[in-house]
Amino acid sequence: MAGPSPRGVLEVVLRAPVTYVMIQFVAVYLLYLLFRWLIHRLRVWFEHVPAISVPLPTEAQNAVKVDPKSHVGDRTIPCYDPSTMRLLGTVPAMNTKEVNATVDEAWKAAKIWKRSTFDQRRLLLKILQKFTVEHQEDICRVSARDSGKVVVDALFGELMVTCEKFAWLRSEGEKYLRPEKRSAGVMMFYKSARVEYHPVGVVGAIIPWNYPFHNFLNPVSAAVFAGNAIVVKVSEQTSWSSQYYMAAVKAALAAAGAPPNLVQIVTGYAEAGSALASAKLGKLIFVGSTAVGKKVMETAAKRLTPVVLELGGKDPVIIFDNINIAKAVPFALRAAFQSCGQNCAGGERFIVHARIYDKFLHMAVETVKRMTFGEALGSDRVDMGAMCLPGLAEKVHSLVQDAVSKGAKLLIGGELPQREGQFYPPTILADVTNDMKIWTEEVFGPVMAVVPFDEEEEAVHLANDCPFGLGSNVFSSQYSVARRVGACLDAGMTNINDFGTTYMCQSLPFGGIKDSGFDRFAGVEGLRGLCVTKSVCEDWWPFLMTTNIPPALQYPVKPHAGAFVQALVKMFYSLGWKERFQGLIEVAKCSLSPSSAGSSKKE
Ligand SMILES: NC(=O)c1ccc[n+]([C@@H]2O[C@H](COP(=O)([O-])OP(=O)(O)OC[C@H]3O[C@@H](n4cnc5c(N)ncnc54)[C@H](O)[C@@H]3O)[C@@H](O)[C@H]2O)c1
Repeated sequence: MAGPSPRGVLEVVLRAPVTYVMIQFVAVYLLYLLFRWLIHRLRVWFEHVPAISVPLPTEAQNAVKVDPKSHVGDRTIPCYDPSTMRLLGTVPAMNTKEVNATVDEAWKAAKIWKRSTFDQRRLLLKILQKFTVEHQEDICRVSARDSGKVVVDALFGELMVTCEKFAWLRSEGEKYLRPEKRSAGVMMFYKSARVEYHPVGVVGAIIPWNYPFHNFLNPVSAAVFAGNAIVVKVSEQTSWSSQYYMAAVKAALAAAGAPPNLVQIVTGYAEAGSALASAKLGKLIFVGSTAVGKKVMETAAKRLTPVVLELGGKDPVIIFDNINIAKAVPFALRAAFQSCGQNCAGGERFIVHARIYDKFLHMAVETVKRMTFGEALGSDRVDMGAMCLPGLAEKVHSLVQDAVSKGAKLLIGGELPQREGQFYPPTILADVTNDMKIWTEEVFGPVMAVVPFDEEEEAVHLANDCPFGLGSNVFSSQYSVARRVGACLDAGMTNINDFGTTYMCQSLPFGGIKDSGFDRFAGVEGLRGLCVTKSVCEDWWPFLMTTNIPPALQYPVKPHAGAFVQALVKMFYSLGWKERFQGLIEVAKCSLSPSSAGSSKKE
């Protein structure tokens, strides 16, 4: 006799009153979830985002000229405009005791903030984002005044990326900080495993001067979003602007109801940086030169503080002959001269296919001829401003002179201007070779060093022939070639047919290899890096199955304890089903063995 058809069974099940009740229950639950989601979205959309206002920093009246080198080690830092060398104001150079007191306050704030909700953290970032968008001009003019760069370079190189960071953290940050399910494996099949991301407490950040707004807000936004407090040692070169940015963050903290000492700055010279590196911190982010990075790591090692090192770079830009050269040259010039070349991930070595080498150089030189440089906030519009670090223009010049003395062709620039201010002109050097200092040393200035190549392998070899490994760029109209070459480059980041995109995409980690440092900051990895990664394991169905220490392994252990564990290994990990089954029998035998019945008597 034929049994009921599957369809018949389904109909019976569907018509059963219990099924009806269950479907209703599930539908009501789903409606409830939808309703909750809608309410949440509406609340977020219509949330009032307070506007904050911060007075612009005042500039010293009748400002005197500053000789920056004569003040290193003083208890106050004279802040000056590198275009005019005129004093802007002074800030205190903090000592170790003051730095430690700042860190203590941060720990108090961290205890409160770690309990904050993601909505609170998002509100804080929303306030900062609103301030940034509404005060673009002010933020960038303050950066220009203090660091010497032109306003467009500040807008392009620091403000845009900071806004992108706020936006990414608000929209995706929570997703990556929520507990993440993991598989429990073979033997732990009855367990539920997950990773939880808890705040580390207080993050320390020691930052350089090249992008004062971005360098500050970048670690601040990620640290507070991950539930931490943060103390930032700002650069002695840009402490004037940092005070304005700090004031904005303070106002945002107050408006968001966050503890006032959640974010603090430390001003000072190396002593203050070293004090921060020695302090009790959950994590230390160092962004700066390779030489100082090594010292910072040594200091942090005394407390075993985990460190992220974001150090120097000397990025290659490989340009193949099949590229639209009129499109590639503007990229190359921006990579070399953005912010006077003071970019960790700027282009320093241009490796150009021999077939387009002359044309590339000609087009680049013709454009540079039309470029102007001078006071960023002066009466004339200029393309490039001043260099922020005292003595950097002279260092750049000595690298150019060394290259020229060894046979490089100076096509344009390359002269130390005889004028007030820390300036260096946009410079192009052709036929650079690897015996020149400029081939291996970070320039951090407006110099485009160009070399030709014939074969793909040669381009890769030239690019990798470098102690640094931060970013890299490949231009080829054949994406497969660009991808293949990119994959061979020793670098933490590769932009294909573009420049700076890995810096703009905030979901991506930022960082390098070799002398460019290690670990990552920014992106998912950087955000999670500001957390204690905690593994948690618990029972899936505690009412069905939990772990019991098998009698054979209970102290004092039984003589067949070893055999029992071996049988378990055989049962779970043998490659064949037959062996696994044998393992099961052996486990059963061991379990039924008289000596496993809980007796402590040794056989
Ligand atoms: N990889 C990146 O993300 C990145 C970004 C920007 C700049 N940089 C690098 O930064 C460098 C330029 O910046 P810089 O001149 O400010 O670098 P730097 O290493 O001289 O100084 C960086 C910071 O470290 C502090 N410091 C100095 N000595 C210290 C010590 N002994 N202990 C602790 N802190 C100390 C400084 O006061 C400053 O705040 C370049 O090499 C550039 O490539 C890297």
